[in-house]
Amino acid sequence: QFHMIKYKDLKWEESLGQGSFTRIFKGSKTDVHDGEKHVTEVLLKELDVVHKNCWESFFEAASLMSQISHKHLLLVYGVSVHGVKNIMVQEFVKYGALDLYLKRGRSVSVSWKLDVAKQLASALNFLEEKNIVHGNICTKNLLLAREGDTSQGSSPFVKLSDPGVSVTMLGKDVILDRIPWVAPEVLEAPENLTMECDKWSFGATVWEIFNNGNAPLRGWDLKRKRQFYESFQQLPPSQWTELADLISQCMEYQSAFRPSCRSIIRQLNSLITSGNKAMMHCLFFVV
Ligand SMILES: Nc1cnc(-c2cc(N)nc3[nH]ccc23)cn1
Repeated sequence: QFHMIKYKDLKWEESLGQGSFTRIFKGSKTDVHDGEKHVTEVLLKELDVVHKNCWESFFEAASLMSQISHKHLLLVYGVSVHGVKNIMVQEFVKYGALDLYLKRGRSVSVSWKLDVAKQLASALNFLEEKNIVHGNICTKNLLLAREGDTSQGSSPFVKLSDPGVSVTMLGKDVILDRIPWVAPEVLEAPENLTMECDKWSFGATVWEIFNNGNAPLRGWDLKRKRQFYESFQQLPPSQWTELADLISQCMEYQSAFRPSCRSIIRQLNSLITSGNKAMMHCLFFVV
């Protein structure tokens, strides 16, 4: 279910960091069809050799993303296996991961943030319709394809990246470190990964977006993070009560009570409307 890419058709360029059991590089792939040579800019995601036993899960994650196509899902061109090296070849998304983009202090407007949240919600809704669980929703896996410039009225465009090695393959500490993105029920039993878990992670991701990429519970050690769930704590609520309500509905400890994707999108639409109204009143008042 994968397009196999020849190792010799790949070129590695600069290193761009790492994920769980993976290293990522900018690169290019060369295809020849109808006698023409095409060079495409790609993202090369290499599975660490020490974790090559996770290669099925590594490719399973990517194949999940390449079985379906949606404008807000990252495109996976294929995989390349070369000796002990397992490489996933993905589309290169210009502005990279949203957490780094927001941390770089880009001041973005409320409507920019709501637009990004809505795009993520529509990707989640699509996955829910296909009965596909992502399992690793966070701003690190939300890639910015277009910056958008609210003064020029152009809006941002994001793509959800692959989930990487499944949470079921990761050690307990790696799962603990994913608090508060990982749903509480997954901590008890990782095979409990369901669509409801993605809604919990969505809540934590929206919290990140509205906190300019500052990670929630940043710097907390694993013991404190575990206690956060054991005492059913919530993230610090936004002053915007309707936004805080949406986040706390998604981060509901009882998974069955989390809202449907349709409800999430409906609530985001009303935040967008009330956000615009508030802006109009402001402008009107100033004028
Ligand atoms: N599928 C992907 C994933 N990440 C990127 C990316 C782009 C960029 N400009 N800086 C980066 N820094 C880290 C990752 C990254 C691109 N495409």
